Amino acid sequence: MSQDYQRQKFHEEGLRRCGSGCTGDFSAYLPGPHMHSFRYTQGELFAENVSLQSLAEKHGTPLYVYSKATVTDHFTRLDAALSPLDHLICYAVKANSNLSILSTIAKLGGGFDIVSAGELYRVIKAGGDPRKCTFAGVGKTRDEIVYALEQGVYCINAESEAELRYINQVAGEIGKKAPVAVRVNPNVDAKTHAKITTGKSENKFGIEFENILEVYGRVAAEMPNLEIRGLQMHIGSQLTSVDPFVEAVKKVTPLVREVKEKHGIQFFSIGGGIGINYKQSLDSGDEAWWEENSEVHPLTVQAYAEAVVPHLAPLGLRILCEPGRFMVGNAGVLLTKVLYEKRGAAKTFKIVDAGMNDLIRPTLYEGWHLITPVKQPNTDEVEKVDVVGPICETGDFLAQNREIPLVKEGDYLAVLSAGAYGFTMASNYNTRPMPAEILVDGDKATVVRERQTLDDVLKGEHIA
Ligand SMILES: Cc1ncc(COP(=O)(O)O)c(C=O)c1O
Ligand SMILES: N[C@@H](CCCC[NH3+])C(=O)O
Repeated sequence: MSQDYQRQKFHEEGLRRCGSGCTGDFSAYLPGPHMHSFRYTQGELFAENVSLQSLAEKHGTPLYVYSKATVTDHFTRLDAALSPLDHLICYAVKANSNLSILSTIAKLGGGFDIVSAGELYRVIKAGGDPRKCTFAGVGKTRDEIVYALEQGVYCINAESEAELRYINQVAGEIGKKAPVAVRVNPNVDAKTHAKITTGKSENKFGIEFENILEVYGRVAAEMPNLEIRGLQMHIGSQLTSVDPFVEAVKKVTPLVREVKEKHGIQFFSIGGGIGINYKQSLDSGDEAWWEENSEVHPLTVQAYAEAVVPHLAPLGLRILCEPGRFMVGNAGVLLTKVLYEKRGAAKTFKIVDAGMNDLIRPTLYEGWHLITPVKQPNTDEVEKVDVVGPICETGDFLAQNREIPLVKEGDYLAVLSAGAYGFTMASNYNTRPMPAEILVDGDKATVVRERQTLDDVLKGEHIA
């Protein structure tokens, strides 16, 4: 099936189906042989058509495994939902920057939201087009600005007047005109975790709503090396209701109109932030279950688009959207092995070989990830445990006080919804090598990043 045909099919199907739990794993609706991305078949967990047990045995753990079909599905679904608008999806690279993920999105026609020269370098290596890249972030350095301008990014989204002045200076020095947008901080509560709320005035992001017009005025009057190209906002991550999006869009669109009238902008970027359902990340394979549980997470792509599109369409501008987590979150799992069991007076611990250095979300944001055995045990019994890693930190856990099926030493567990902000936030803490990453596409599993060796970890270090 050609990619164009497949995409077209998704447009039709996407619009029809995206009411039924769009932020979960939707590959059930993918035409062709990939029926469900992560599901049990005869008691064993599969990613598309590949057994996760076999991947864990072959490549070792901790191991990140991604489903290409899920990424494709999510991209296409959002693309379809936004189709009433002249739009561009700029995938937020920070969520998962593996070259194969970026290449998949580039081939679907996606652009990218980058936050460093390194991310732009990755996009280019993966075959992405810099002319579809927006460059976010509060602290861009001279080298990064020069690199972005030389590569011809679509827009640099500035977050302060000082930054605008600096971009103007650097652009002048290298004989370029820099395309810029200003990020507005609308002071809207995204009602998400405090650490990932970005659109309140106490957050470091963007310029206050009230000052935006004056800033654009000064850019036009005093910064000749800047070309005003758009306006951007991003109020936070893992939003599970459309209300804050609507509030922000309603508040900012009159401003967008004014900026458009006075400065002739091309685009308005509504940022990312579409939340995923961490509790629904495993496909039960049971349609009725999906229907029943779709209410658990009210934010579907359809609901999102239906709520924001009517406010955006009349602007007559190109609309950019910067999803990260939505695109890849439920497309990835982290596989880990149970090393030991420890039964203490207060708790039972399952000590696994993945730690907070591999997946920091549970301890950093109290992030809840579904944890399930790769091979289902022959019993329905569950036990309440803490799933903890080998790191020397009390906060090194993947789950606390969690009822999970009975697993024993040597068994593998899958930590679901680990495709976003999993590997990209991993570190070498405790001198632990970074895990390998696998991309599954139908029957095929490719190592898309090798596990680090200890020599890799020590590379560049010298004894004085
Ligand atoms: C500027 C910007 N755009 C997009 C995103 C992507 O957010 P999410 O992964 O929640 O879609 C982020 C991260 O929150 C961001 O900072
Ligand atoms: N890293 C966060 C999301 C932050 C988004 C970056 N702006 C998470 O894992 O949920």
